[in-house]
Amino acid sequence: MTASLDAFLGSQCGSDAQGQRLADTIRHLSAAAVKVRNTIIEGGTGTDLGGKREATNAGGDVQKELDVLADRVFEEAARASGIAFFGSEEQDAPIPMAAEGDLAIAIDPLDGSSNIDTNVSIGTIFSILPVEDAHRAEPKSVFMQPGHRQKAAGFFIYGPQLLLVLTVGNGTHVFLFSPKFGGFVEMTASVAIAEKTQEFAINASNYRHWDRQMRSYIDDCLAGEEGPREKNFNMRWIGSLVADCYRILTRGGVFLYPGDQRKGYAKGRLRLVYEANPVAMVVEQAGGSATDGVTRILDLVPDDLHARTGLVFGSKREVERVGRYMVDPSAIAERSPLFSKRSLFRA
Ligand SMILES: O=P(O)(O)OC[C@H]1O[C@](O)(COP(=O)(O)O)[C@@H](O)[C@@H]1O
Ligand SMILES: [Mg+2]
Ligand SMILES: [Mg+2]
Repeated sequence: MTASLDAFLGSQCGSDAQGQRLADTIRHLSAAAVKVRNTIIEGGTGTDLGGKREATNAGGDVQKELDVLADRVFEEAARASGIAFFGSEEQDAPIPMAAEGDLAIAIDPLDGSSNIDTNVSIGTIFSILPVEDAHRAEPKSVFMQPGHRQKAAGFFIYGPQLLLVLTVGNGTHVFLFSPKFGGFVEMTASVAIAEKTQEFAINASNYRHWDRQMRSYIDDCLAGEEGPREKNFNMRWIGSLVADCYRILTRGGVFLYPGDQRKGYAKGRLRLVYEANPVAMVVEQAGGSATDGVTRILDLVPDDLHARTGLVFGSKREVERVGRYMVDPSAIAERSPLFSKRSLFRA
């Protein structure tokens, strides 16, 4: 007998009133994801989903048709689920919703916007936070809670399959949308990320903008068997956080989007509240780690709904190793000057 998302939510979200509202909210988000996925399947019939709009969002990214469309669909779902506040990548300020609501949603309605046109997996990332009375006077403050306060987090992937990766604080679970079944069914009951890895994910075109520590880490991976790591590494970069994260949940790996020297990139590209926090909760619940390079993501206190953070996550041992490079690269390996000369990027 296949376990449905509905049954899972009924048994895992708690039997108190807030638990039931949490389950209901995730049901509404799931229905919204099916709508977005149907729109994607329809593709360019009528609208160019990857078409650029005039506007930019709060992060300065040019909005595409699908960014805005997905934002509307999820805003509607949030309203229907009776939450108190909705904070979206695509909107400057949080939107107050039900006055009596005790939950808030932070959302990246469409993750991987640069891949819309290319038929590569894209997704939606969400974080569900508790709302207390103190938050009501200043809606922004609800999103300033550290990630370890999240009640639930996850993401949908619009790829070859429509998947929901979800945690309600009791492991990480994967659900598959089955048209035959008419809903989401459990595909993986408890995800476990391999502790060690030989695969990294980073946008290497930014090499020249990274600091010395980040370059050293990547140099040592690239040096392979002859380098201080004494093993060969593979590299993958999809450019959709949801898809890179799912690969790491499936077969291990480490993802890195560090801060760099480019204007506006001091804290990287990814957003703490609706990208890094939900991914970090999913990853930790699957036995992995997530940091900004040094500090645990879930302990960072956001200072804005759209705050950015460096992000390193994945196989625990590798994330710890990256942290050691950040603090003191010279302590990692007795590196002869030869290794830095061997870097492919410096050749
Ligand atoms: O284009 P870059 O610099 O490699 O950045 C890729 C990253 O940016 C993102 O697309 C940012 O998310 P949005 O598409 O929601 O803005 C991530 O999904 C991805 O990991
Ligand atoms: Mg995103
Ligand atoms: Mg987005």
